[in-house]
Amino acid sequence: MANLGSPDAPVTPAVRRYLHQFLMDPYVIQLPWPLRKAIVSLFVLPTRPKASAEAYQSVWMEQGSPLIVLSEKLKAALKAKVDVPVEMAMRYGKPSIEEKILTLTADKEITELLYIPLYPHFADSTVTTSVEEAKRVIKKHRLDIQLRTVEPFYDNPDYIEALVKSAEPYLEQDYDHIVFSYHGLPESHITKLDATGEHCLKQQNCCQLNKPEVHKTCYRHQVMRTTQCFALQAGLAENRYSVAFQSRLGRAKWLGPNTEDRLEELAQAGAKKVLVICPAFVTDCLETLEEIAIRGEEVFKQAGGHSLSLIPCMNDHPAWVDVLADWCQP
Ligand SMILES: C=CC1=C(C)c2cc3[nH]c(cc4nc(cc5[nH]c(cc1n2)c(C)c5CCC(=O)O)C(CCC(=O)O)=C4C)c(C)c3C=C
Ligand SMILES: [Fe+2]
Repeated sequence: MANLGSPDAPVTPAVRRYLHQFLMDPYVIQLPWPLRKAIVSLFVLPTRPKASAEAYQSVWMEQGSPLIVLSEKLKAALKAKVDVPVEMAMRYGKPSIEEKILTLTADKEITELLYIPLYPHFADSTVTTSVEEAKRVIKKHRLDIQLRTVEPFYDNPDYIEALVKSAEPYLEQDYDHIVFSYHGLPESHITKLDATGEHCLKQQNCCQLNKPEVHKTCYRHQVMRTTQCFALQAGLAENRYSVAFQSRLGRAKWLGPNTEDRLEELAQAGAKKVLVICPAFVTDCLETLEEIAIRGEEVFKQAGGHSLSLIPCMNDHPAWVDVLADWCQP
């Protein structure tokens, strides 16, 4: 399994190293190298590492970054269920994809690698970069193994069922509204993958149209489908949920509406208790525990709301571990 990764420690130098590796990835900031380097060096690295380090400090666990600790717990739970070797790697920071592929393939009997990028929805900045890194490692070390990659699973019925099951204790509570808050993406990351050049984000309802060839790489379509499948499975009434996008960076045009704006609007419209679920992440991380549960709650309360509850990610929920174990079947 491959997840995103975190800094080694919640301190400015470690966060700077992490952000440098992350943001210099051409799949993440999709600009030519000189421009990317200039933006990262001049606009991001001078200030963001300190602010991000403080944010990490507010959620850091005794054993480390929540994303790493919870990913390791997921690995341990899956290991206990299947009789094949299991490893958890990180695209940025440690343990690297290279380290973990080499650990697994040190056993010469291994001929096939099942690779699970831990992202339900397709994006070049998450799925493609993880898969390309695995391919690079296999080529570099001339490994004689077959790579079998699990495709984005945004509407896989077993995944949806596990997601709903993991959210059930929260759905049973009293609430006014649920916000499905997905990690944002610059709109250009989506439109550049639309080979027709005339579909994605060119009309209001593009994500609802039957266009499987473009929707295979359309993050927005896929998050809308996850929401729709979840709502259907959980029996949510249409006026009780909405979709928003969090974690913007820089000046590009990002997908909207913005989660904080949506929370403000809901409070101003009289919502007192909101739930927020973040299905773009399978493990809790900085973006859920700090951006939503801490800062999002502040925004909601300042606008007149009473409480915001973050629905935890699936993490090592048994229903999710069962789904992964099923995918591990040859
Ligand atoms: C151009 C910048 C970014 C894109 C595009 C992007 C896409 C993207 N990211 C995730 C998942 C995660 N991102 C996380 C943190 C994070 N993301 C960005 C920037 C982009 N992400 C930054 C700069 C950071 C670092 C923290 C910060 O300074 O704000 C995390 C959390 C990592 C952790 O350690 O907990 C996750 C997870 C997805 C799914 C995605 C595209 C859909
Ligand atoms: Fe991100």
